[in-house]
Amino acid sequence: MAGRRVVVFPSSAELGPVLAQLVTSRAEKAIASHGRFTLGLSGGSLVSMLGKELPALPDLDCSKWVVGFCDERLVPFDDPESTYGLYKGQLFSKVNIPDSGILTIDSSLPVNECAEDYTRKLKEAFPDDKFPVFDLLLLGMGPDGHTCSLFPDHPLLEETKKIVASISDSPKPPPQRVTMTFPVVNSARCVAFVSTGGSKAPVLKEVLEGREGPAYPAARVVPTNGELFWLVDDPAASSLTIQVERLGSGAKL
Ligand SMILES: O=C(O)[C@H](O)[C@@H](O)[C@H](O)[C@H](O)COP(=O)(O)O
Repeated sequence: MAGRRVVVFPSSAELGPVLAQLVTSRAEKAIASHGRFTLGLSGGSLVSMLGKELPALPDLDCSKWVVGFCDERLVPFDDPESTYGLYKGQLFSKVNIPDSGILTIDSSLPVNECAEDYTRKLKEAFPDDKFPVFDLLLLGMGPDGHTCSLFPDHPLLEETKKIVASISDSPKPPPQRVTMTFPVVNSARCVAFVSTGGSKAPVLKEVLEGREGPAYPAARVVPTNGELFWLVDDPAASSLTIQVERLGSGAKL
């Protein structure tokens, strides 16, 4: 790992612009080095944050972006629970990512076939990689320490071969989902968690500072050769005792 950076902002108002800067700087670097920018998105509060910050950037050009989903809920795209549906309304409709560059699940399939179909789409998009190497993955963390749809104590945490797995017993509804596996997450060139709000404080402390008992899924995100950022706000960071960086909205990562 290139080193973990824990960066604390007064609130999500200051965090948002820095997240957008991280996205565009890694996009620029990726396009200069290999002609495209591969980005993995997660749901939760990231949707509205990215939907607010990215379209507001002057001269944002997403024509060379390829976007996938770190996890997705198996519901139709017009269901309010669909992560793709939320991004379509709040981000994809406002920026110029080509439709062919948005890798979605086929929500009409049964969950196992849906995972196989999404695996095939990722393999096609990353033909040279054993596990797809995304330029940037944006992750959230639930108050139970889950990330993607990798939940505490679930057998999927031990998956070592599959790129994408199905889950039909998600403790957080909806129960049927597909998720990238740890081998994919930890192959990324850069991973950034965004975690805000006081409800995250106890779990964030255990994820970043260690705990007795099995590590939370979010703590198992340790990119083998990539960067790892934890972008958090003051309420989420309120229980931390480790050293952190404190930045404001103009910072560059
Ligand atoms: O699929 C889901 O049920 C959500 O997307 C979930 O995994 C979310 O990403 C985390 O709970 C973090 O949520 P916040 O970003 O709102 O903190």
